[in-house]
Amino acid sequence: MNQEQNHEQPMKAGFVAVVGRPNAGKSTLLNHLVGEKLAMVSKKAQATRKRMNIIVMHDNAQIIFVDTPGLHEKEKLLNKFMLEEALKAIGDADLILFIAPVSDSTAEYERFLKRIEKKKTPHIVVLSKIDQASNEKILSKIAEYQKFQEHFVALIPYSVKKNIGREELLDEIVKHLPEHPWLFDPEILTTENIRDIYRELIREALFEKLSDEIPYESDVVIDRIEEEELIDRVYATIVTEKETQKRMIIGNRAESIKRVGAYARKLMEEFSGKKIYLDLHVVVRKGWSKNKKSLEEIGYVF
Ligand SMILES: Nc1nc2c(ncn2[C@@H]2O[C@H](COP(=O)(O)OP(=O)(O)OP(=O)(O)O)[C@@H](O)[C@H]2O)c(=O)[nH]1
Repeated sequence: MNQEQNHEQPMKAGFVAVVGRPNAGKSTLLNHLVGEKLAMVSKKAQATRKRMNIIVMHDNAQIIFVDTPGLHEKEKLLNKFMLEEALKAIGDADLILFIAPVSDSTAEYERFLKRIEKKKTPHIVVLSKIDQASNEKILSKIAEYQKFQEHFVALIPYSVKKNIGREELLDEIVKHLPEHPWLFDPEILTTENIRDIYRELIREALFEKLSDEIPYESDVVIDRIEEEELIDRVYATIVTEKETQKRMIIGNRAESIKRVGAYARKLMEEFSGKKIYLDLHVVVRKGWSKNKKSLEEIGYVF
């Protein structure tokens, strides 16, 4: 992270919303831009539930990414909440990144254009996962998007796997941010966000280690963190809908919860560079995903 202010360039700061269908590669892209493991990456759709601000310093700009879930509608309150969050992020943002996997048709993008018709917010199309396509295919996809070129400010081919597009994308983002003093002190960025980050990492471990056994209705609450120089002690609770889910998470002779805990600790240690003591509990709270109040209690901000 470049934390030195360069006095020749104007200071910039702004909000960037990242949107795209579930599994488009939004979290993976954010992790790649940050260079550290911050956003949650999961093979499961809709894993990114809550907005989380991720800050990247580039040149003299402070880019604040708002991690948003996929743009789509479902009946459950949790999903309704996710959609509202995505739209809210667009409203607040100075710039939008639309993540378009190279294998997708332009249909999703056309729907996105309809949604943002009245807003003046500029957007960049990021053609993601280009390592999965031939050069020919990439070029023909770019040609398809050219039809919409009066709408976007740039189209950038990207691959996290082959490390393509990072600098181009960051440079392009900075061009579209307003001149503004930094909104966060770079020195305190990570410590302020540590609670959210640990929570995301435990959630990532849940999705990763329990694969399909565990539905999206569970979530993680950080009860307490005791920070010391060499060790962080983290006390967290996994909230589930049903007794059966709780039993699945704990597993036979607590094997599943141990796997989740061990993996979460590994991710947290990688991130913090400290030893982690993790105390993980599972509780049942019936109907929480339908219950707004309970959502608020466990940390969602409406
Ligand atoms: N080959 C390849 N796979 C990628 C790339 N970027 C992301 N993926 C894969 O695409 C899948 C989805 O990535 P995520 O980052 O979880 O997608 P997302 O858009 O955040 O998904 P939601 O949280 O469900 O909205 C994962 O299996 C990633 O490993 C890439 O550049 N190349």
